[in-house]
Amino acid sequence: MTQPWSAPTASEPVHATVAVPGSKSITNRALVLSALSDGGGTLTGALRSRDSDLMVGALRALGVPVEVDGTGVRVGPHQGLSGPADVDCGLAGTVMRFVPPVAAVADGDVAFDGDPRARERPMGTVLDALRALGAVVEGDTLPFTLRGKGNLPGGTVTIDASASSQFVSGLLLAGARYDQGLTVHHDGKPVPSLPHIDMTVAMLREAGVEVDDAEPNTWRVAPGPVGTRDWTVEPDLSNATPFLAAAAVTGGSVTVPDWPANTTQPGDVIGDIAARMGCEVTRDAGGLTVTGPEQLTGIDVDLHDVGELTPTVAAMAALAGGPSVLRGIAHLRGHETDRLAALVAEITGLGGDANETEDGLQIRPAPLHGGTWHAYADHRMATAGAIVGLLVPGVEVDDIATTAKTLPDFPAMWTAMLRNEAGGSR
Ligand SMILES: O=C(O)C1=C[C@@H](OP(=O)(O)O)[C@@H](O)[C@H](O)C1
Ligand SMILES: C=C(OP(=O)(O)O)C(=O)O
Repeated sequence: MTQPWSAPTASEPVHATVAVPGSKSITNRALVLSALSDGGGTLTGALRSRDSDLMVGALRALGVPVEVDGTGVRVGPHQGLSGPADVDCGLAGTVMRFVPPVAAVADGDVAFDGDPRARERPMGTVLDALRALGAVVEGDTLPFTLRGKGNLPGGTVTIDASASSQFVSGLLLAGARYDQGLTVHHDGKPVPSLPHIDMTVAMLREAGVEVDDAEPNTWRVAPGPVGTRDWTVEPDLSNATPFLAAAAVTGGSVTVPDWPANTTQPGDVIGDIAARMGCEVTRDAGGLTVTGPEQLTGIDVDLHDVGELTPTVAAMAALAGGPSVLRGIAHLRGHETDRLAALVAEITGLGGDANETEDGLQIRPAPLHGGTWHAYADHRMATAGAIVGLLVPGVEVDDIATTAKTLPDFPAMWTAMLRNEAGGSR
């Protein structure tokens, strides 16, 4: 357990430019695709964080040479994936859901484990799918072992991906390396985080893999090689959201440079959300700028596609002048922590007014006071506490170090932002 972190209050509106490091989701997909390519690949602007380090560790464990130099990564060619290997997933959804479909074509046993909370995150769908496609798997949650034979027949599988889009993404990323390729049908309540599946499909196509996603809830990946590429990683737009929220809640102005004009990252939606809450939002060559109003308004918003943004939006809502309803996010109960329960506990713990609904949160304006904001080993809960602390004196985040999951420099970047120094580095 780290020392409690006294969240700095903003004595005046925050004005800053904050460059954020590379996207977790793009970095970990680019690493997987490079490992599946006969010629390897390179990444520029890669994220360096616990989740990306765990992905690098997983691929190395499978025999893939990976050299990391700052934000540059070189994945070397190799003679095939092999076990025996131990893979530590930490708490990374992208590692626990993307690597097993890769390990299914490794030769040898691959044992997976992770943090205590990771053992509770939903995994059965991926493991059952791999079994249906011909793999031998022991276990249904972490820890589990895949007994790889060097190839997988592949074919068609029907899954219920309503708990996580990562079930679909993980299978699709590796599907081209299965003997018959792969067809995934989803049957169940709507799949969350569809932009993340669009990201997977787009990156597969960039790597020369044929993917057919014309039919809703069905994805077909043709068997074949994965191309060797140089991947340039966009800034992580979800990690940008706490900094933009700092402008929104203090009536200041924050710019995130290098904001992509077109992107599959769900974080892009923060512009629309901030605008609906009363901010002025501009996009130009300088990046995306959010300028906050005197007082944010509440919002009624469906975050099903962009659930990752919920802790930031909930923090903004807790500081808004009117009530908010956040919908479509029941699946957040299976994230790093049960995010719906955690947000209600922390907001009400500071005197706020919030409750869970079946599929989300209701948050009403109420005066907040200082106190401990628990992070629950969840990077986005920790950053949500930092946002609240800007306006509420005496907020202490119990474990700010957990931001290292995707943004190890968060505390320094936050302080630099408040001092109006150029924060972050790419
Ligand atoms: O594929 C990805 O990179 C991700 C997909 C989403 O997962 P869920 O569909 O489980 O929400 C998202 O929340 C997560 O942070 C990253
Ligand atoms: C849900 C998240 O992460 P993971 O990739 O571990 O699922 C997240 O980063 O908000």
